This record gives sequence, structure tokens and C-alpha cells, in this order.
Amino acid sequence: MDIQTIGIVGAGQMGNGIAHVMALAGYDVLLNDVSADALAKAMKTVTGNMDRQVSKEKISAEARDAAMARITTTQTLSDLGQSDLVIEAATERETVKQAIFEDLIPHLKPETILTSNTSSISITRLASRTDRPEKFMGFHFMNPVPVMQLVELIRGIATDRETYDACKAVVDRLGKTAASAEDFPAFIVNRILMPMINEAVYTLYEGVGNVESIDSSMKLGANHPMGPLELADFIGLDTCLAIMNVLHDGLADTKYRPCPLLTKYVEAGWLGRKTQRGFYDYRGEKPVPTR
Ligand SMILES: CC(=O)CC(=O)SCCNC(=O)CCNC(=O)[C@H](O)C(C)(C)COP(=O)(O)OP(=O)(O)OC[C@H]1O[C@@H](n2cnc3c(N)ncnc32)[C@H](O)[C@@H]1OP(=O)(O)O
Ligand SMILES: NC(=O)C1=CN([C@@H]2O[C@H](COP(=O)(O)OP(=O)(O)OC[C@H]3O[C@@H](n4cnc5c(N)ncnc54)[C@H](OP(=O)(O)O)[C@@H]3O)[C@@H](O)[C@H]2O)C=CC1
Repeated sequence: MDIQTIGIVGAGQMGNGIAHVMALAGYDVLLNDVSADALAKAMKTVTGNMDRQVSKEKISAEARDAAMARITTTQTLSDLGQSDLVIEAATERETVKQAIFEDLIPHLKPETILTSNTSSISITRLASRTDRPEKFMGFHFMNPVPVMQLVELIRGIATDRETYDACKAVVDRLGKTAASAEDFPAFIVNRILMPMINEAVYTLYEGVGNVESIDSSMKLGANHPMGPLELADFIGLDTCLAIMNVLHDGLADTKYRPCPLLTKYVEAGWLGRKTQRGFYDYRGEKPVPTR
């Protein structure tokens, strides 16, 4: 299948990154969000990130201008009807994703491939609620999208070969590396990464260390580029909690129990960088630990 136009639903940190790399690779991008603010912020972020790539001579000013011209934003979901491939990258909540697919499907071409950037939710279950489970799969980018090399590709029970091959060809054109994961809760990366982050929150909760000592231990002691709490703030604490809940419910094992302190931060609306406060407070000149 020839893919030229890519629809992206959700213009948060993942949606803007996906729009960025798709446009630079020459795809036409239709970027949708319910919020006009989110769309404006996304375009500002993409512009800033591409400008930085120009100033570092990673891309030319012409390539940036051409890529920016390929991105169209819209608050109207039906405008994505002409997409050859749709990547849903809205909030990590199953009901939100299901409602998006329900509203979008009547406007899609029969051959359009439908995918989700979900971090954890069952692809088979999401697909089963659509009219095209064989043309549905998981297309899971890592954050920050312009920098991270991996894309996890997850087939649901019904996904056909043609759909997988078409998505794999898109990953190849982006110059990224695809890893196939089976459709089990949180797939590969988050099955391993998120329990580590949750354990870091337990380590904080139990007073074994504070935010600073936990993060510097993992940075200096295990050579991680970011400490686990800094990374949790970067991902979004709501997303981290949602993934832990999917692991806990889906695998029915207490080892995946979300730390009550993680729940408390989310209940406070302290979701990390995106709300300016999480395990660190980002409102000042430099991040200050909140515990
Ligand atoms: C939750 C899920 O479902 C799955 C996930 O995504 S899990 C999260 C996976 N991601 C990670 O684990 C990220 C861990 N952190 C890192 O790898 C690094 O800290 C980092 C790449 C984010 C930043 O690297 P750094 O060396 O500390 O900083 P810095 O030198 O400023 O940045 C490195 C490059 O990334 C770019 N960059 C950094 N943040 C960026 C962003 N948000 N968007 C775009 N580009 C960014 C920089 O411009 C720089 O580019 P050049 O190499 O071209 O100069
Ligand atoms: N954060 C990460 O590190 C990673 C996240 N993911 C996954 O990507 C997806 C998006 O995550 P992320 O970008 O971090 O989340 P964000 O919270 O940054 O962005 C989500 C965006 O979706 C919007 N949205 C909510 N409902 C709808 C809707 N019905 N239609 C259109 N847009 C909607 C939100 O708008 P509003 O704010 O107005 O509600 C928001 O702008 C999630 O499934 C997440 O699990 C995957 C890999 C890494």
C-alpha cells in the first residue's frame, strides 16, 4: 500500500514529535487535537526543534521549510478522512481512544491503516472495536520522537501481513529501527522500563532515598541518561500510572502494583514536566526536587 498522507490524533508531546519526523521524511501530515491550544503549542515545539536542527546543521533550512509546509493542523477529526495511515496519539485512556476510533471510522477510506501509539493498552481489544481489525496495529514511538531510534510494532491477533509490512516500510523511511512485540500488556519497552520507574517511586515512598539521591544513583551508578524520577516526569506521571494499571490489571500480579505515592502525585495534578510540577518543580530557573 502506498502511504503518503498520515493523520495524527493528539498533538501532545508524542503527537508533535511524530508530526515532526513524518514531515521531514516527506509525508503529508494532518495533525488533529481537541484543543486549539495544544495544536498551537505543538506547532511551536516542532518549529523550535526543527530550528535547532538547522542551527546544528542536521537539516537544511529548505528541508525545514518544506517539512513545516507539509503539516496541516485541524480540530475537526473528519478532516483526517483522506489519510492513508492514521496514528492515534491521544491520552493513554482506553475510553478516549475508543471514542476517537468510533468518531473517525465513518470518514476513513476502507483501505486506511489505523494504528495507536498506546504505551500499554491491548491492540487486539482496541482493534476489535473497529471495522478493520486486520488493518489495525500498534505503532509505538519512544519519547523524544525526533531523537529515539526505536519504534515498537505490535500486531493484534487479526493484523494482516500487508498492514505490518506497510507500517514497517514507514519506520524504514524514517530511518528508525522497528522491533516487533507481541500484544501483551505494555509490550516490551514499558514492560521492563515502567516497573523500574515504579520501583524508584517505592524507593522514594519508603524513604530509602530522596529524589536527588535516587536519580543520581541511577545516572552515575547505572549510566542511565536520566534518573528514573526525572524520566517519569519527562514521560508524564499520568501516563506512567496508566501503564502500571494496565500491567497490574492485565497480568494480575501484585508485583505491578502502582506505588501509592505515584497515585498521589497524579491526583494532585502534578504530572511532571507538562504541568511544571512532578518529582521536580520546573517553574524556576532550574528543576528543584519536590521531596
Ligand atoms: C512511555 C513510553 O511509552 C515509551 C517511552 O518513550 S519511554 C522513554 C524513552 N526515552 C528515554 O528513556 C529518554 C532518556 N533520556 C535520554 O535519552 C536523553 O536524556 C535525551 C536524549 C532526552 C537528552 O539527551 P542529553 O544528551 O541529555 O541532552 P542533549 O544533548 O540536550 O540532547 C541530545 C540530543 O537530543 C535532542 N533533544 C533533546 N530533547 C529533545 C526533545 N524533547 N525533542 C527533540 N529533540 C530533543 C537535542 O537537541 C540533542 O540533539 P543533537 O544530538 O542533534 O545535538
Ligand atoms: N509520554 C511518553 O513518553 C510516551 C507516550 N506514549 C503514548 O502516546 C499517547 C500520547 O501521550 P503524550 O503525548 O505523552 O500525552 P499528552 O498528554 O502530552 O498529549 C495527549 C494529547 O491528546 C489530546 N487529546 C485528548 N483527547 C483527545 C481526543 N478525543 N481527540 C484528540 N486529541 C485528544 C490531549 O488534549 P487535552 O490536553 O486537551 O486533553 C493532549 O493534547 C499515549 O497513548 C501515551 O501512552 C507513547 C510513547 C511515549
